[in-house]
Amino acid sequence: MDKVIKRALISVFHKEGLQEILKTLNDASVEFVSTGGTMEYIKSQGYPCTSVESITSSPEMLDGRVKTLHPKVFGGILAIRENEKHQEDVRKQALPLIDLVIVDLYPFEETVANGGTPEEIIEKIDIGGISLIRAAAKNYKDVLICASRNQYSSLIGLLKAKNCATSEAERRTFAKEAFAVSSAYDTAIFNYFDEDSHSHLRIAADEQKTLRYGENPHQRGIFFGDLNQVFDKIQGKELSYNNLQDIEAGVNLIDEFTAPTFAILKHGNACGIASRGTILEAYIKALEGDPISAFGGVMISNRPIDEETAKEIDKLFLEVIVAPDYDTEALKHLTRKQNRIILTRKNKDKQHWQYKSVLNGVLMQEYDNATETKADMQCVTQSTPSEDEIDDMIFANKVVKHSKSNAITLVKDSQLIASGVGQTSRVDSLKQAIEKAQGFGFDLKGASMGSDAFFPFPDCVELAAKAGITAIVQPGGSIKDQLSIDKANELGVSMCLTGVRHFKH
Ligand SMILES: NC(=O)c1ncn([C@@H]2O[C@H](COP(=O)(O)O)[C@@H](O)[C@H]2O)c1NC=O
Repeated sequence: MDKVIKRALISVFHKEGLQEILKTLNDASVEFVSTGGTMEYIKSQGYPCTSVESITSSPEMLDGRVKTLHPKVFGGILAIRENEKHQEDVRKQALPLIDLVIVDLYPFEETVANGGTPEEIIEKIDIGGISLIRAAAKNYKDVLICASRNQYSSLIGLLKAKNCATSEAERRTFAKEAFAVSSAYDTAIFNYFDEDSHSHLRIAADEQKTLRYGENPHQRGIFFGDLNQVFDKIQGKELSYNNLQDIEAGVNLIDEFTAPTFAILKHGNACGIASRGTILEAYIKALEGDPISAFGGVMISNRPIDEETAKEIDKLFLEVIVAPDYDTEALKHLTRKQNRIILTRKNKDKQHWQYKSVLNGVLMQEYDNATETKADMQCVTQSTPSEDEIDDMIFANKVVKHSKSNAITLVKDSQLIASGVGQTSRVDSLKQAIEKAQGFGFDLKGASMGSDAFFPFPDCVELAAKAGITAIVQPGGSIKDQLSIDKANELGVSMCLTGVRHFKH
């Protein structure tokens, strides 16, 4: 049977947004009980309100650290209405029964994010509010809990539907949401205290989105997070599980480059990427790298898309395009196909840690943020690379870092001309790359090659030289490095070691 709300305890940090709730409750003759600031607000809206202090006969103290923490308040929330013994206590202690609790907690996370001082942050750990939430949610059979201002609109809908009467099932749903709020709140506090040691893994994501499916249609998939913080979506179908993975790979890759650069990704690997003086030229050269794989790919640019580039892109079937911006004329072309997902990147902040579930646990590691520059290219051969070759080695090394292991990249004139990715042996990756480059008509003479890890044998150097490659960059670190260096010297190839391995699985 529905229960009718007679008394509501309201204690909220953000007062705005309460008006309609107050009016709805007041129209149903609900009595308001409230703490200092919230009570002032309720009265300012023209409604009568009982102070918590008058119920507890105890003043708010310790700068607000203690307001609602009192047996009279918690007894009034936690008493089970159908329990005779509880009701006896209610009568003896004159506990005012509370049927609805509305809380909006101190903004702990925002205070941390806004660079609050340690003292300010500690003071934003809500104690009374979180206790009210837990108590009301525990007693959901009798009490309705609204645990955040984010739930005000659902609350209004519920209150209006039956003139402030609610069913047990409805209260249970709100209780579930309340525990989502309280657990996320405590997780944020824990993560703040645990910032340096990472002694436990606690993740809380308020936003979640059920995806159409997971990696394949027979797998369910959910994304936890808020994409609106990262992109504005201009148009297109829902992002899929695989789109999200490719976008993550693309964003990480494109951020390595400062010159106008365009990349096309498939299954987490770049099938084309190039830097040029304009984004149009960069797109044309990126596509040229592997026009077959580009079909249905994820495209990403580090410059706004102009009309000419959009016209070229429009000729191709693509899943997603991500850019910092789009000219109005460009959008006219790109939006012609309505399924095409068009995203504007609005925030370049990235997470520091990445996670992956394995077996019965979760792996956590820092993102691979090492980017090698010219200073890291230690030449170990008699032949030294030209300036152009050094530029291409740096380019090849950036792309190989973002390609799945074992990975080899072949680059000429700031254009990826082929790669070999995801092979179980490095030599197979190289063979794949050479074959691809030749298949698309590229001349490998003078090309540079990147490898995500060392060469265990000199066979890769031999194959590369035979194909015309003249400069190789690799991390080194094999006990047999010297064999590869000797082979490079013998064949007149220059080789640089970076000392940094870039496996990616
Ligand atoms: N200490 C307490 O007993 C206590 N009870 C409720 N609060 C919080 O105080 C805030 C409302 O205070 P006021 O109505 O005075 O503006 C709410 O964010 C509520 O979560 C408390 N503050 C912190 O714990």
